[in-house]
Amino acid sequence: MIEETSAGIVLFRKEGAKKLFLLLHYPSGHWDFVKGKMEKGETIHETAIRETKEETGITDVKFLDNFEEWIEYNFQYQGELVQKKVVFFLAETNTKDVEISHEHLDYIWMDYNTAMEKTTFDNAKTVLTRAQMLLSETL
Ligand SMILES: Nc1ncnc2c1ncn2[C@@H]1O[C@H](COP(=O)(O)OP(=O)(O)OP(=O)(O)OP(=O)(O)OC[C@H]2O[C@@H](n3cnc4c(N)ncnc43)[C@H](O)[C@@H]2O)[C@@H](O)[C@H]1O
Repeated sequence: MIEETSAGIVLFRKEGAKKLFLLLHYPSGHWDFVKGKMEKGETIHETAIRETKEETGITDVKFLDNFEEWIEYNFQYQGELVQKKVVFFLAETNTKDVEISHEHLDYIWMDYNTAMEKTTFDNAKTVLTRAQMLLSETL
């Protein structure tokens, strides 16, 4: 059994009165937020920032306080069970143009309701809803 931890960001940008969230199309078929595995010596924030840069080219990320959501899931990788934990932060960017890496198929900026439909997994939908609630309270 493999245990791994990833960190990612529910990344949003403002467009007029709207807030748009970034989703990536993963090669295994699902749509999810930017994230990736922790490397040795990194903090979870450092992982989230590095993965965001690597997977989207975005470097201007402003974290919001009081948002740290953990999810867990299992899957098979090369015949082994992987127990995975992922932490998501919430951050704003002013960058619209995304340069996806070879690790993803596509990206899209969507408002909350459309992103809720597009996001594949229920645990990610829960994270998105918590993000939206915090944004409604603070912005
Ligand atoms: N254990 C391992 N050891 C070494 N290399 C590895 C490895 N696992 C993957 N890799 C490789 O590492 C690279 C990716 O590295 P990273 O880019 O660093 O990793 P990641 O985004 O955290 O995850 P990844 O894309 O692997 O998988 P995900 O959890 O989204 O999706 C994985 C599975 O979980 C499912 N899943 C994803 N999100 C889920 C969720 N929220 N709930 C339930 N299931 C979910 C997906 O459908 C999919 O089947 C890829 O090249 C990959 O081939």
